[in-house]
Amino acid sequence: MASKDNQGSGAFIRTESAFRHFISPEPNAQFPAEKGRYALYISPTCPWAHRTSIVRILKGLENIIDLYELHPSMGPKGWYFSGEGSSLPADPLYGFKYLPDLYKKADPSFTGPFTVPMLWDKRTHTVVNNESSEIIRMLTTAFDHLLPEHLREVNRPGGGLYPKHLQSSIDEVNSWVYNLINNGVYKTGFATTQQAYDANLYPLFEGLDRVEQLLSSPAPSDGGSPETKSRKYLLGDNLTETDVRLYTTIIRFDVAYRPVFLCSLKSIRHDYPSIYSWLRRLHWDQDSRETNAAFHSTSAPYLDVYGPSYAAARHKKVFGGQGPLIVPGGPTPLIDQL
Ligand SMILES: N[C@@H](CCC(=O)N[C@@H](CS)C(=O)NCC(=O)O)C(=O)O
Repeated sequence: MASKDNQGSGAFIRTESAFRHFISPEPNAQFPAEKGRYALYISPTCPWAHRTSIVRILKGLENIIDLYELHPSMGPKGWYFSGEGSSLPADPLYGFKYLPDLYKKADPSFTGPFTVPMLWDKRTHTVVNNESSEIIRMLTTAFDHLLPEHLREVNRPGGGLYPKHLQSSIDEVNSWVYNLINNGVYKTGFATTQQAYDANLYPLFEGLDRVEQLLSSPAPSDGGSPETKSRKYLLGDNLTETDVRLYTTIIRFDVAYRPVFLCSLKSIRHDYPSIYSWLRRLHWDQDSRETNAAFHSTSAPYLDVYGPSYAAARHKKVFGGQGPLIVPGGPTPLIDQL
């Protein structure tokens, strides 16, 4: 996973993403939104990549942006195409076997980290962007003029995934959810000293407590009505990008972060009833027009792969690949029905 040298403290420090261009709806932009021009490279186990594959489906962009899936675990040379399961046998554009080859094609001087998700421009043969939080914003708004009316942001329930009236609340919640939870599980699981582990484990669960409290409070639109027990989504009655960004961490929690990354104080299923019901509603929703099965179709096939792939990642990162690799079993079931 993308990280810097921890300067001896045992702390995991995430590296800033390197490619930060934006796709724009303007036809004369450097990267204009066009059908068939861009490709998303992902691994289905990566939570940052998972954000982008969810939003691609939520927005109905399957015929506009290609999706190229790599093997669920990294190999010695990084992410690669294996032809196993849903991984493509090789890069469909240039026949490469390894993701780093694409980065090198875009910029021969780039030395990594070679991360997923990565958004590629087929026209100019370069990386547009490799920062998931920015990729999902582009997918949310830049292609709307190519989409049917009901999929455009202005016509979605509540004004879309990042509506103007909620932007400051979304940014505020995203910020602490990222620090304490999305990145918190990595800071806990990749700590190489007891001190660094302790310093991140407790804040992670304070973050989860805060989400539990948020989800069990009435939606702002209820005006605090005592009859309403909880809100449907993190920001109220409608799905926003904050739900997407939290979902990809929570769906991995009991099956991977808790057993493999030692995020062991509590589990989602036994200790966080509001988070677990929010998670199951999103995960099992296969028919609503609001989600278009985006959550289920991008996680159900991989639930049993998260544990082994995170076990391999931690084994490599924390133990340098030395010693036996043990993959914990369970939990059973991997997720409960609604
Ligand atoms: N900030 C990036 C982080 C992406 C990231 O760390 N991806 C990991 C996989 S979960 C990766 O590709 N790591 C490759 C490496 O470290 O070599 C984002 O949100 O897009």
